[in-house]
Amino acid sequence: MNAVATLKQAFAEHQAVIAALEPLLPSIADVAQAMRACLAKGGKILLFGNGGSAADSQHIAAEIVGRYKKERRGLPAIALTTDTSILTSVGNDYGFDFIFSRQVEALCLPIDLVIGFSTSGNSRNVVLGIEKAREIGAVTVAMTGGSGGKLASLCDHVLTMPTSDTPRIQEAHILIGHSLCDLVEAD
Ligand SMILES: O=C(CO)[C@@H](O)[C@H](O)[C@H](O)[C@H](O)COP(=O)(O)O
Ligand SMILES: [Zn+2]
Repeated sequence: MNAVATLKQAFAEHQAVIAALEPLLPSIADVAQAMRACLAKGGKILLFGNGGSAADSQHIAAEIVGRYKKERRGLPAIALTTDTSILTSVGNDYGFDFIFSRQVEALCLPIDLVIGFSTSGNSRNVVLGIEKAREIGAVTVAMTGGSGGKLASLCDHVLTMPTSDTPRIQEAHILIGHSLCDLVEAD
């Protein structure tokens, strides 16, 4: 194994994906505006995904509830990936497919905004969570990659990363997540 060559390739792939995000900037700005509008009318942000995307959901919820860069009041956001009692009871009693949709049913209001992260766009539990949010009438956002999968056909706002490589999609997702936090707390 040539470690430096492997690293060079990953870094080059990352840079190419980030450079190719330029056409998405207006759509990212639209999502930020939708988040600001949701929070301004007393709504909350719900986020979920599997694996690295669960971590992304938690990371962005923490920036919103705590702070990104600026001193301001705490804003409401919940990652639906963290409560092991809910995740294990719903997973055990109803099935893993329902771990997010059940929480959306319990917590989501029509004034809320729901972000589903799935690099494939096809994780069943994420798709069902977004379908439930649509049923309730919340604003829905897909953070996805590749072809966008089923998620892309369901959401009001769709941010599809220009690659099918899962880690590179996740790296682009977190850049966008941070950028959304920046715009959410801007004056
Ligand atoms: O972080 C990674 C891979 O980089 C993994 O944990 C990855 O998130 C998991 O395999 C997920 O289950 C993939 O699901 P999805 O992104 O296709 O919805
Ligand atoms: Zn990962």
